[in-house]
Amino acid sequence: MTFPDGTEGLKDVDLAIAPGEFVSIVGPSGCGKSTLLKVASGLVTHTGGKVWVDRDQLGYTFQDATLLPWRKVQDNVELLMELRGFPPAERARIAREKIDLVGLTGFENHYPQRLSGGMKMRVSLARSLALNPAVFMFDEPFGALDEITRERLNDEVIDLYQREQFTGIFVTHSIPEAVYMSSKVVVMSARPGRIQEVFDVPFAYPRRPEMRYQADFSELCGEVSLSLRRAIEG
Ligand SMILES: Nc1ncnc2c1ncn2[C@@H]1O[C@H](COP(=O)(O)OP(=O)(O)OP(=O)(O)O)[C@@H](O)[C@H]1O
Repeated sequence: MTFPDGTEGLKDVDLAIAPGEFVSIVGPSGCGKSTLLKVASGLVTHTGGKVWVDRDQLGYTFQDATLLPWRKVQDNVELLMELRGFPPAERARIAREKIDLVGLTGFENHYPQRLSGGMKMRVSLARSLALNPAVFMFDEPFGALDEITRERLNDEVIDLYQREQFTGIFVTHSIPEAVYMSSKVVVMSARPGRIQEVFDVPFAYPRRPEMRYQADFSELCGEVSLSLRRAIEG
């Protein structure tokens, strides 16, 4: 991916993600993680190479929740279905179901400004879940949240992943978050982003919070961290 001003965003990226995997992507700041998601999702058109992604049912959450402030929670969750032409009764029913799934039942009539950061992210997740994504891309969705909220949302996303059985691609700056959530962790090199190393995460789902304090978890985090350090140092 080369941008119009000549900046090389990605180069020689070779990555296969199988259906049902949950893959996290870590890498130095500015290495092209968001660009990789944008290329994969079709938000930007790549300038070379080939991309195969089933985009029929694609979910995407961004670094901030991107809610419409003048719409209540229910109406924000209905937005994508509205754009796709779902009949009103059906989209209202699906929205209620997904609001329940993310634990926000009772907040349907609240406007975003009355919600905490974590609740806004849950609304954003519910909005994407409404379209039953087969592939769900997350661009560092919890970076702005406090640690406890972030860890709780990690558990909730993993719970959703297991229930809804989507393929997850999750960009994060946090190595423990990447290892905790994923079946694979991909380390990218500094820009132009390449795939530096792929780690298989051997722990079974569902993941349990205690896992974060186990020796084998810390060991794997250490290995990913060293790889990231090599990526930064070039
Ligand atoms: N439209 C654009 N035109 C030119 N350069 C761009 C454009 N979009 C992104 N870039 C550059 O491409 C590189 C990769 O950007 P990207 O946002 O994908 O990085 P990232 O790894 O997600 O960063 P971060 O971890 O800081 O969020 C950066 O150096 C960025 O400045």
